[in-house]
Amino acid sequence: MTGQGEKGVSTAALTVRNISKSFGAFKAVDGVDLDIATGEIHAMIGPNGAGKTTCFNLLTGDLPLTNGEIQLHGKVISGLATDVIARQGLVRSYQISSIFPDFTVLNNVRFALQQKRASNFDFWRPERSLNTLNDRAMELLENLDLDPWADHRAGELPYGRKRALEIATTLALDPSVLLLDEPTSGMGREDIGRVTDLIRKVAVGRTVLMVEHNLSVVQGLCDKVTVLARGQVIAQGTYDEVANDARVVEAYLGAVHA
Ligand SMILES: Nc1ncnc2c1ncn2[C@@H]1O[C@H](COP(=O)(O)OP(=O)(O)OP(=O)(O)O)[C@@H](O)[C@H]1O
Repeated sequence: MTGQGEKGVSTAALTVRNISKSFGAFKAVDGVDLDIATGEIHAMIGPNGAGKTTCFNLLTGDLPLTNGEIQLHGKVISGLATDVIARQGLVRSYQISSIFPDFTVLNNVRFALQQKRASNFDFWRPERSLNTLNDRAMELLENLDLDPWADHRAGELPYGRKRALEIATTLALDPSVLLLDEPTSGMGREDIGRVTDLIRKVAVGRTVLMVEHNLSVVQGLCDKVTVLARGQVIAQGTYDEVANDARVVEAYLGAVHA
């Protein structure tokens, strides 16, 4: 996926205009704009309750917008169902609970590939394509260094490897824009290093938007950062730009002292 428009004109991967989400009288997301260039690794950060998860839910169609518009590669996707948005290329890496613990690692990826195939209406294809499926599943596992685990039950994987499997099953859907939900949460230093390398690897040829609490991961990995506080964007730019922004410091310190 290149994010090129029909006439070869480069488009933004994701353009978000003035999106809002209210729960009753409470505005969890309040007029957020985002411009994410094709190929960028972009972090969304902010203190607890800032509206990051709600933003993700709006992008994927898991929650309906109260206001605003979302475009994927220049096409409006707001208002579409989650599976339609996923088929258009915006896919979220779900939490470990989406992995089938009793399936082998290989079968988890095969299952994800079959889902992609079913959504392309070519699930009736004969044996030849089943071999292609196996080849593609092994290729994905090798890419994520999971091939030694192929025949193990997914439930037996160590935590960091489970997160890698979760990314593998997401990549099976071949997203052009990959949303990652706190990919390093709950990990020790070694797994954080591995998953960071993995994200860098899978980001080649794709656009990545991630919610991440670990700021050194954000600093080392992300091209651009959007900082949310109380549902609003308070800063956007490179990590160094936003880290030195007085509103960002205040939002984080305010959250710590609240
Ligand atoms: N379904 C809901 N109904 C009512 N309020 C909600 C709902 N979902 C989220 N909220 C509120 O919206 C605000 C933003 O929540 P959200 O989960 O998006 O924040 P976050 O930035 O992802 O936080 P965290 O970093 O703690 O995960 C919070 O105050 C939360 O309590």
